[in-house]
Amino acid sequence: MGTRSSDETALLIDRHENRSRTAGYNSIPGAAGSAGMLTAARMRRRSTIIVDKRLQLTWENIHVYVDSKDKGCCGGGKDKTTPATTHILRGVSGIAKSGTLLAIMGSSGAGKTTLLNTLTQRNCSQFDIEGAVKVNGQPWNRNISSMSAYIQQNDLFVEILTVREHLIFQASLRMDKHITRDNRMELVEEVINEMGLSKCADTRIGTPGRTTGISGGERKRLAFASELLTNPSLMFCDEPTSGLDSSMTHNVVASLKQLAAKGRTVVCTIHQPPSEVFAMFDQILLLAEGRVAYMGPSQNAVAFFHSAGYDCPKNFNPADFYIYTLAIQPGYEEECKAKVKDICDRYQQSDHCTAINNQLHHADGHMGLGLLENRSGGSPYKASWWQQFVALMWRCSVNAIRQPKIFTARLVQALVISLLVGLVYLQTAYDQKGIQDFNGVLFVMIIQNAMPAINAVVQTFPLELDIFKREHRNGMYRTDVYFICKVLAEMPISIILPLIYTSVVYWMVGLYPGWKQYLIAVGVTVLAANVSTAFGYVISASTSSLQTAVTLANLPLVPLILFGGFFINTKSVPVYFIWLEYISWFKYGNEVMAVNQWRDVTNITCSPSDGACAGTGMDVLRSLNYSEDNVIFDIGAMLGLMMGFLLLAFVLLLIRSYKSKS
Ligand SMILES: Nc1ncnc2c1ncn2[C@@H]1O[C@H](COP(=O)(O)OP(=O)(O)OP(=O)(O)O)[C@@H](O)[C@H]1O
Repeated sequence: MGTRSSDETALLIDRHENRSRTAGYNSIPGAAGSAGMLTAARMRRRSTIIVDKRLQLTWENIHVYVDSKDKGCCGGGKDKTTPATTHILRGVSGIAKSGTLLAIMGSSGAGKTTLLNTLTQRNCSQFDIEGAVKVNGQPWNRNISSMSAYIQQNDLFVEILTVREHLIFQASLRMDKHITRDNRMELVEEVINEMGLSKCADTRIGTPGRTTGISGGERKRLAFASELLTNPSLMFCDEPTSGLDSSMTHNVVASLKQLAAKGRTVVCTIHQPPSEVFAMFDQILLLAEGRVAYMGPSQNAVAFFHSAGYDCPKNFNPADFYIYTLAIQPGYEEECKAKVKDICDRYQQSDHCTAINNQLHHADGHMGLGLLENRSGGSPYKASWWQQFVALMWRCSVNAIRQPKIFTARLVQALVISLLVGLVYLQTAYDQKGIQDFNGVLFVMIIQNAMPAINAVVQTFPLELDIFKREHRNGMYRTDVYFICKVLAEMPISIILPLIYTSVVYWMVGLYPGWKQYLIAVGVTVLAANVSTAFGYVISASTSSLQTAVTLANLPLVPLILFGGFFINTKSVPVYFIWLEYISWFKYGNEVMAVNQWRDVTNITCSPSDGACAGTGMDVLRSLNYSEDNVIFDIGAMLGLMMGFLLLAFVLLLIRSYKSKS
């Protein structure tokens, strides 16, 4: 991408503004009206994003071990002599300078990802690491983390947002509190230009293979753009071109090259790039069997391999040649390993290696690139609690509003089922047969509002867990803000649907004809639905698997419904199951509904053929072992269960967020 003139940039921004207004993106709280305040003059001030601080990354004599017997255990592999310990990286040293693009290459299993994880200090909990990683001569610290960006192989986006909306969301949470709204918007537009995303700025991101959206290359550039908002000095990209065709690969690497040209240090891993892409790398690091086979300028690698006795054939892609030469071919393991050892040994004695070692020793003198402040403590979040809340509520609402089919389906379900139930129990008579029917419909009302409520949320966290963990780890928002927003966004639906359902059933069936009783019935079904939703969140937060969540959701419901007071009289519950009664919100809801229905019924028809009759509503309540004295306790218990379930779900989510940081 060439650099646009400032006038061109200003023109582009003007176009963005017009389009944005029609697309409605500036309805985002905190973004409202700000795009409209941009002026071409202001845009002329900055046409490119220049990096604030130049950083030089060095790593020296890195050894990485993993305990193969206990891969999940932190700090495993203490005894390096046992065969159970795998030695993944063996004395890897190197340097990445500001303004350069370094590609880490090697065949599969060479150790590229392990090196990148070691350099970024991520996903290393199961590794035992030796050696030093430094930035401008200083050990990695939180301050350096905040100046670096790690673009992982799998892009994670909220598919329903447009490119511009995604960036505005990122800008509102990843930039310092003191940056004004106008400046954030300005930077978003600038980043869109810089990453060549103008064409698709108002296109929904989508999900490949599921919903239409932007292309694979645009997704990758959007991932870069998201990181660019924090103007990182150090950028790491894991396989940025995987799954892309050669033209998109070229495009993406050109973007990386451009980012480096602005003074950043860019390090990426890459698999067999086409030759014209390979030529774009300033430096390459070839890894083989966990050792360095070559590190230096990409154009000097051919000469090094020639000196080692391996000539790259003419018209052959040099990248393919290096990977092929350093690969361990099945069936020829011993020969290949000997060849790799020979090349790595030669590299260690080469001028390239000596030059790097010399630079590493000078790097401790900070290379004139400035000392880094080592700030510790303070909040890891750039945005305030309220800013996080507003941005997340906005995203949750957009998600819900742009997927009206989901709400419509739930509405239709509620209407159809309520009409069906209404017809089955239509205008039930207040006689001895009607008692069972009334009691049945009261229990059905609780259950039928509970089931959809649980099913609606049970997939919430497994579906969003990856994106939540990444954004939380990036310091975008706190777990409590995310959780509260999720709960609040679902709440209106958990109120509206039971309200509609109960309204239809109540009057069709002919439940107690009084507005007070009707409103209480609505309140109880709404409360029961919300306890169910909270219970759904507990299941949802307890697993990362969608299928497990769905299976687990229905498992505890059977006993809870069984001891809900309808199928078995509360006095007949076996003593060892009484505890289930106490946590069954179906039981509490059913008791309040029954008291509400029967308390004021003074006459129930009794014919001689009926035998023993319940003459009043109070008789019915006595036969069910229900008492109106329990109503306050029942409502309190349901509220308590709801709060308890929400708290438990939050704690489970908190544990997941802590685990993701380790
Ligand atoms: N947690 C682990 N436990 C045991 N072995 C591991 C672990 N992580 C990585 N390895 C091994 O270390 C070696 C290097 O893995 P790494 O993922 O870094 O390779 P890579 O070069 O990135 O491969 P690819 O290109 O296929 O992703 C591989 O042999 C791998 O099996």
